[in-house]
Formats: sequence, structure tokens, C-alpha cells
Amino acid sequence: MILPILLILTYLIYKIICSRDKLLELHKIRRICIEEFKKFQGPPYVPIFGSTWYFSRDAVGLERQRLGWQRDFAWSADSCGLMKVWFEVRAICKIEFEKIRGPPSVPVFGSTWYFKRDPVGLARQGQGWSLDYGCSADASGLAKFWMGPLPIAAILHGNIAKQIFDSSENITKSSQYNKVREWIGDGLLVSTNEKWRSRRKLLTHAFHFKVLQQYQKIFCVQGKVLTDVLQLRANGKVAFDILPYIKRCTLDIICETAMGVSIGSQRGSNDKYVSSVKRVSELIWKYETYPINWFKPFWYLSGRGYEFDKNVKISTDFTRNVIEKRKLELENRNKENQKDEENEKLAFLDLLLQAQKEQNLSDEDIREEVDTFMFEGHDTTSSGITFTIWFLGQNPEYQQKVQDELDEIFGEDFERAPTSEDLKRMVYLEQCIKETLRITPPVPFVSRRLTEDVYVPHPTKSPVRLPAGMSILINIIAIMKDPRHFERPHEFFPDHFDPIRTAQREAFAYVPFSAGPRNCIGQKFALLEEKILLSWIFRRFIVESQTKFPDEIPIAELVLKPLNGTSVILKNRQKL
Ligand code: HEM
Repeated sequence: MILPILLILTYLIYKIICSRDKLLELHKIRRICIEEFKKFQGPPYVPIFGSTWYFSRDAVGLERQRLGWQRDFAWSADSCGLMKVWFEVRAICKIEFEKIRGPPSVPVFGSTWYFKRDPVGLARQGQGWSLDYGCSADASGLAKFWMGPLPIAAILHGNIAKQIFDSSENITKSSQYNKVREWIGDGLLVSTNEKWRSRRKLLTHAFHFKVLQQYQKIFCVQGKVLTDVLQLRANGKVAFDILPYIKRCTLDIICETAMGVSIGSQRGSNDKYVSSVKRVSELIWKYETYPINWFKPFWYLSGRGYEFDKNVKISTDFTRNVIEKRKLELENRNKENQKDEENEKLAFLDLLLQAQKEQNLSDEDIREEVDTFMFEGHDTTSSGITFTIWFLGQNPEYQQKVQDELDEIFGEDFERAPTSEDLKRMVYLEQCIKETLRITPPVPFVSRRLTEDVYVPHPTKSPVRLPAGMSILINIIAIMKDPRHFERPHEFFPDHFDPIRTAQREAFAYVPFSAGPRNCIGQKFALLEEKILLSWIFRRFIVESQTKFPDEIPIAELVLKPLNGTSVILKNRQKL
């Protein structure tokens, strides 16, 4: 008798030890929810049974109870105002959405029920909808979606997007950026109203022509390192994915321009920081695309929440350390009244530290802006550069034109860093960069939460009212494929950007950097960096792409990427 009891006890103790981690996680999740739930109202609860203890046992009673709770928690004076706004927005959209088309929807899941589950299927579905609602004869340029219970209007025409881009009121970002906020805080990308206005004014100085000239030196040095590293793969035979090489280069550039530190990721240093930035971006994407992750307990129960928090801590601690060190360095230098012209690096961080007292910025404010710069400034440019390499690798005639232009500038010299004068002469390369940003824009969509109503003219019906409080999605990738503005909308055709065509086109037909007061502050930085790195690559190598567009479809992650990487073969142009 004692033996079986002992065995059962041993088994139970073993089970408890094995599930200790899970129990600890559950305990943490419970504590998070207790804190979060303080922000909302809800029915009462008792230990063990929770709120179910109060649920009515018959169906009619339960339905009455549900309506009562809806009234109390959504409409009462002290209710969470968001619910009220949601009910109002939903009611208006139900009427207004009658005037526009969009994919079908079902209760609770909305249109997401019809979304293809595989990324290629989803991308093709999105393209089909854009063509149908954006380019058909009866197209209004608006499409309706229900993201679960939330109504969303997608904007597919540049002239409609102009209304939002031009507005100085509708500048608030939607909840799309909530997860990013946990990493980059309330920096320029996500802040709104007065905070955004004052930061935008301050940070505009960081992209002044003279500052860009300082950054240009860094782009040139890192571009040379990139071609030296790629040289090891340039055997003219074996294909490899070039995207990770470009990404490491743009990461090195952004660290040096943002913080004034070389992290040397192209040479394999600082692995921990590099992989934490990469992992945070991947997890943000997972969070955005699977709404079940929005439910905090699930996010943590799946382990992603802990992984996200851990990696955010690694990357933000790194930034905090750099800021601390840089501050000390500047203080010491000021005390000793030294000026080390030779090693003086004008990093973005230095500009913020210089403005710290005047603008009343805390160290954490500075950290947020440096991390915003890091977040926006490396994945986007690496995507733009990689796609340009990919397109030129598929179109030898265009690649030849780029190389002829580079040969005219540099002759036989493969080692000289490009000067500002050289860069002005790279006209055709710039056309190729712009055309790539049109066909595969790194940021394919942007979204806003409207703070005032917008009325969109309709070709056959009364104007469509998009009410304040609703979220809208500006479909940049669809806007830039409008056949009214681009004669070969779905092809890579650099002549779309020859001077005559460019002069004739409406400004809002081409918006890879968004437009208006909330446009990309880093666009000059991005174009300069792309031009310099691409000029190094095409000066030294002939590129052959192994996969072709549009068979290999670009997929929207946090930024647009080719689904299976960018497989290329490199051949040397010069005799080594
Ligand atoms: C090809 C490269 C790039 C593309 C296509 C791009 C695109 C965009 C777009 C579309 C927006 C608007 C986002 C929105 O409204 O939600 C944006 C905003 C922003 N971008 Fe870029 N970007 C690029 C490179 C950069 C770089 C290199 C930096 C910094 C060095 C940067 C910094 C920012 C910042 C700080 C914002 C927020 C501006 C504000 O809200 O005032 N971007 N970018």
C-alpha cells in the first residue's frame, strides 16, 4: 500500500518541478492582468470561479446581462471613452461603407476571415483587391475592410491620400505602432500634437545639408567595407543571398551616424546587440499580423512576450550605455576645453546632447529619439538597396547603363570614394533607385487615426464620410501603381523618372516617403546612402539575379522584403 502512494507522490512532485516555469509564467501573466484590468470596468468576480459566478444561467437572462454590461461599461459617464468612440465610428461606417467596395466580411472576424493564410497568397490577394478597387472603371479609390470589429478605409489613389497627407490636424498614428512604442518610446515616429511638433522642429536640424555631408563620409567608408566583404563571394558561379550583407552594412551606418559608435557588424562584432535589434523587429511583425497576440496573456503565454521584453532591454540598455559614455566624453572635453578636430564625429546623438539643456530633454527623451532613428533608418534602406540590386540583376540592359555612367565618372579607379560632385552625376542610378522605391516601397502602407472627419468625393455618389476616431490605411504601394501616372505600372522601368515624365506627374502619385508635414524626415539621408552603396557595388561587380520579379513576390513584413531573400551571383568587373 505504501509503495503505490510513494510512487504517486514522487510522480506529483516530479510534475510540479517540471511545470514550475510554466506556473511562474502564469503567475506573472496574472499579475500583469491584475494591473491592466484596473484600467477597465467589468462585472464582479470571486476567487476560483471569476466572473462566471455571476453569469445568468438561462440564455435570455445572459443576453439581458450582456446588453446591460454593454450599456454600463461602454456608455456610462466614467466608461472607457474608447468604447464609446468605437460604437459611434462603427455606426457611421456601417452607413458610409454602403457607398464603397471591399472584401466581404463576417461577424466578429470581419474581413480577416477571408484573408489567405500563406504570405504569398495574402500578397497576391492584396494586389488583386488593389487593382479591383483602385483601378477598375467604377473605382472610388477607397476600399473598406473590417479588421475584426474595427472598420478600416484603405486609400488607393494619390489625390485622396493628399487630403490626409496635407492635413496639419490628422497627424496621429493608429494603434499599428503600439508595439513599436515599447521599444522606441514616444519618439518622433509615434508621438503626436505638440510633442511631435516641437521634436520635428528640433530634429530637422539633424538632416541639414551640412550634417548630411558628415554622414556621407561614414556611408563611403562602410560602402568600401561592404564591397571588400562581398569580394569574398564574387566567384561568378555560386549564388548567395545578398540581403544579410546589405543589412549589416546599413546597421553599421545607422549606429555610427546615430550614436557615433562603430559596432562593426559587417566584420562580425557586437552579435548580441545586432541579433536583439533583428529579433525585436521580427517579433513586432508577428504581433501586428496575428491579432491573438494583442491579448496580453496569450502574448506572454506563447513565450513571445518574454522574448520581446528581453531583446528590447538588450538593445535599449546598449543605447543608454552609449549615451552615458558619450555624455561623459563631451563633459570631459568641455571641462578641459579641448577640441579634438581629428576624431570629432558629428553624430545625431551629439546634436541631441547639445540641445539637451535648451530643449529640456531628459536622457530618456534622447534615448527614444536615437532608437527611433535606429528603427526607421536601417531596415528601410537595406530593403531599398537590395531591391535595386535585384531589379538591376534581372535587367542587364539597365545595369549596363548604370555601369557606363559610373565608368564615365570613375574611369578605371575602383577604390576612390565618391565625392558630392560624383554623386550629382549619377543621374541614371538615381532613376533606378526611385523606380525601385515605386515598385517595391520599403514602407508599403502607413496608417493614421483620424482626429477630424474627412470627406472623400465619390464618382457617382455623395462624398464618403470617414469619421474622426476611425483608422485609415494609406496604401502607398497601390497608389504608386496607378496607370494614370505610370505607363508601365507593374514593370521595372527607370524611364518613369526621366526629367520630362517626372515634371509632368502630380506630386502625390509618387509617395515612397509619405508626404506633407509627417513625411519621412530621413529621405535625403536614405537616398544619399542608397546611391553611395549602390555605386560601390556596381562599380566593382556585375550582378545576376537568380529569382525574378514578379514570380518571386515581395512580402510586407515590417518593411517590404523578397519572400525568399535575394539570391544573386557576383562577377568581378575589374582584374584583381
Ligand atoms: C528608403 C528608405 C526609407 C523609406 C522608404 C522611408 C519611409 C518612411 C515613411 C513612409 C514614413 C511615414 C511613416 C508614417 O507616416 O507612418 C517615414 C517616417 C519617418 N522616417 Fe523614414 N523612410 C526611409 C528611411 C529613413 C531613414 C534613413 C531615417 C532616419 C535616418 C528615417 C526616419 C524616419 C522618421 C524619424 C520618421 C517619422 C517622421 C515623423 O513622423 O515626423 N527614415 N519614413
